[in-house]
Amino acid sequence: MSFDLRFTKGHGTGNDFVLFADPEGGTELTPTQIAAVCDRHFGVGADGFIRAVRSTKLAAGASIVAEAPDAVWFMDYWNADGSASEMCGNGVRVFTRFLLDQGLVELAPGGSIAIGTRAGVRRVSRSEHGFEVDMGAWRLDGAEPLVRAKGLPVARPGLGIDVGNPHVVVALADDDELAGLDLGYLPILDPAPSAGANVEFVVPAEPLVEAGVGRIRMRVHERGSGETLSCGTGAVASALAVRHWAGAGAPNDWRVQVPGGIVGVRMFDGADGEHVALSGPAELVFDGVLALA
Ligand SMILES: N[C@@H](CCC[C@H](N)C(=O)O)C(=O)O
Repeated sequence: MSFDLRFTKGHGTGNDFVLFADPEGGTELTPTQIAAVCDRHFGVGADGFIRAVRSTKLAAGASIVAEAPDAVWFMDYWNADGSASEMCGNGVRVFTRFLLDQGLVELAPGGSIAIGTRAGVRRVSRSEHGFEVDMGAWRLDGAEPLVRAKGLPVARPGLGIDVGNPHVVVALADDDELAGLDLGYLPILDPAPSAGANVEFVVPAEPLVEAGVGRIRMRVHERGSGETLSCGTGAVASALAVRHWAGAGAPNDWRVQVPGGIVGVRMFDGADGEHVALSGPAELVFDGVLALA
């Protein structure tokens, strides 16, 4: 059956998405259709695909509504290759901008809205240059795989971090090493995590900490999407990893420079342990209609 997909294109620091509203949940695209929409040559082109659906209309939304009855909208997130992911940090900001633009939610000054995701409820508020998302609790997942990447002469140790979705963070020596990576090729992890991982490569700025704020540069190879200009959950995982390596006295405020811009990461005490928040811009670029077969 063919149909017209009314979509909006948006991005957060160059991490781009096709978004569409399916309030009643009647229009679930197949992974093949999602990959076709995200194709940069034959489709709209995007790193990810996001469907806005009422939480009550999805099986995955039942636990969301039980946890937060105000989480009316669910971010149904898919990677460019048509695989589903639990969470997208840049995506959830752009999703919030999209819901506001569509008149589906209101966000009062100083208030927040709750969004359902496969990783649980995320609260989004306005920040100085866009939105801030409470990404919830995080954990070292215990993995320390060796990472091989094209452009790196030898394998490097990675640190596994779960921020709702899986990440492996690798420290590099300097900007030359970071620039020399060819992330068009999939980094090889040994041992390989069963569900795959997003892989971030990080370099400390000089000095690492300025005016109490930690500063790092990052590039990423995203699971299911390849190299992207930014990854919000990846920036969060990278700041957490560098703070972990830096040890006692390292700051809880970080700026992460990615190829598409800068995002902020802030660690703070939550009711259920330490939380981490991500802030950054969220832009909507154009609307369109795509005939889907
Ligand atoms: N770009 C996103 C992460 C998207 C999902 C990721 N590729 C995965 O498979 O977990 C972000 O901004 O966090």
